[in-house]
Amino acid sequence: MVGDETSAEEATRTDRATAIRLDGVTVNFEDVRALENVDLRVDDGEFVTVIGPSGCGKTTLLRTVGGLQDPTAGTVRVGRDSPDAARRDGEFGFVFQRHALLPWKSALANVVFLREMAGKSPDREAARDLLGTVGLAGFEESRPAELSGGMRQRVAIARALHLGASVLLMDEPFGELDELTREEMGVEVRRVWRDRNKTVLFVTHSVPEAVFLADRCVVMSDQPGEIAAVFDVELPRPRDESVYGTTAFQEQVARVRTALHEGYELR
Ligand SMILES: Nc1ncnc2c1ncn2[C@@H]1O[C@H](COP(=O)(O)OP(=O)(O)OP(=O)(O)O)[C@@H](O)[C@H]1O
Repeated sequence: MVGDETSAEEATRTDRATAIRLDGVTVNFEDVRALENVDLRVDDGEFVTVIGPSGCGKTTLLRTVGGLQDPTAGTVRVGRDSPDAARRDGEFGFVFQRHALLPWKSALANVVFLREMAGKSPDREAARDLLGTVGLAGFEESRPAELSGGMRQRVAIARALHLGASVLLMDEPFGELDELTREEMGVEVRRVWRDRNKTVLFVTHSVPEAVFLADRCVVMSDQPGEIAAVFDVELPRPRDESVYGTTAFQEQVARVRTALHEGYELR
């Protein structure tokens, strides 16, 4: 049930290199089939969102791309590498719903620490710049407990960027934030993505967020997760909060919502 949007997207696809490619990926956990025969291609520098019902395999998809979960069948490629090799090379920046910052370290020390752990030389000035980029200038020495939820997620994003990762794998990073902060963070993430030319695979439960952020939005069906539809999102670039009020945005949200319901009803 891949919509017309997909054919249009294929027709207009540029010659950009492929950053991530999944072919026939199935993932089983004992008697649970989490993913079924997933084919997906993400271009270098593309922002792709993934939405689907709870338990449909979104996190499993992200973990499989990130080399944290082996597929039961099928292949995954990150550039020319296996996910495992790409992970060891520090190609991925993971940003999860729970930011997992070290509570006893300052924002700056948290950003630097992960890079050190990855065996790369930390650069406090670059880390400071990155905190500025995500809107945290002046909070370098604050500890996580002194920051709001949104600010902590900004630290987590700066930390992923400082790793030098080319691919950001984001799993409901704004899931615990209030709606306005989510929208604000969405604008920030798109700005960082554009300025730093990253490839982003972003999982969310929120249809408006999935549409606002995406170049392409992938809708998954209920368990086992299959790709039910893929939408090219034709909204202005760059985007700011004003997009939420436009008819084009509302129409795109309605299309994704319908696909989501159809994917659910398939089971
Ligand atoms: N390590 C595991 N062992 C066993 N089953 C697992 C494991 N990880 C995931 N599953 C199962 O695989 C299915 C997909 O899980 P996954 O977390 O990928 O879904 P999701 O779409 O991310 O869910 P949610 O939206 O609720 O976060 C679920 O049925 C889940 O219980």
